[in-house]
Amino acid sequence: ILRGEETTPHQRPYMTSLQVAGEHICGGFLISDQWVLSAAHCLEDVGNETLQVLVGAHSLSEPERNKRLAGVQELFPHPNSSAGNPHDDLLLIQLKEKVSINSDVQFLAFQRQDRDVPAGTPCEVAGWGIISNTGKRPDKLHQVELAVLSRATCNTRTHYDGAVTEKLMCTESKRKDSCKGDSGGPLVCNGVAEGVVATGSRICGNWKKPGIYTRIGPYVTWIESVLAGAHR
Ligand SMILES: NCc1cccc(Nc2n[nH]c3ncnc(Nc4cccc(O)c4)c23)c1
Repeated sequence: ILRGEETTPHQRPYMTSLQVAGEHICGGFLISDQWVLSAAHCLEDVGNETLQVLVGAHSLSEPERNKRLAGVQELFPHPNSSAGNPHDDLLLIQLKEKVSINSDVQFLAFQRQDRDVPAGTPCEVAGWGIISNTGKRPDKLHQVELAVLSRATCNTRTHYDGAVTEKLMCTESKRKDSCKGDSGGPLVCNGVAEGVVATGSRICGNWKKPGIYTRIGPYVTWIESVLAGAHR
């Protein structure tokens, strides 16, 4: 998160840190007591190592009352996701056990209607991604408020030149922005998850390369089918 602020501890109890060998690699968020939604591209950093999901955390390093490292039962990247492809960049993670819900561990509602968030709407994104262009990694959760940018503006030649489809959305990125390590986290507008941080151009904080988010509304049928079809 560039040019945001430290979150008030445990004010975003749906936030998870995807970890490999104890290291934060991506964001994600609880959509139920056993399921996390994140970005498929996050798996590119995993290889054949063990992925774990940290819930209930504010600090990545300090002991906290409701902090738990959950194991992964099964991974469900969107079937049309692929490396280098910005589309369908979603990942559903089934946890090995149901997490106990408490003041620091909650799930977040996601938008079920396939309808664009109006341009200018203030949304928030949080994460443990880098907080400076030099790559400084925070120990504590950070957040920033970003306004939705119209797809028309996001698709101009100086921006993404038509690459932003109706299943993607953009936010302004003038200085304040999501960045490396925030991928997979939720874009929250009016208390509802409307999008998931996509890597897009990888560039952060440059107004000509707005932040790109995978809209959740168009994927509700897929999400419901995975949750219904999985076992255990
Ligand atoms: N807001 C867009 C966005 C969302 C999520 C991730 C990303 N960036 C990145 N995703 N993956 C990456 N691997 C290497 N470098 C990266 N960005 C980077 C690193 C240092 C300085 C800087 O200005 C940008 C990224 C960018």
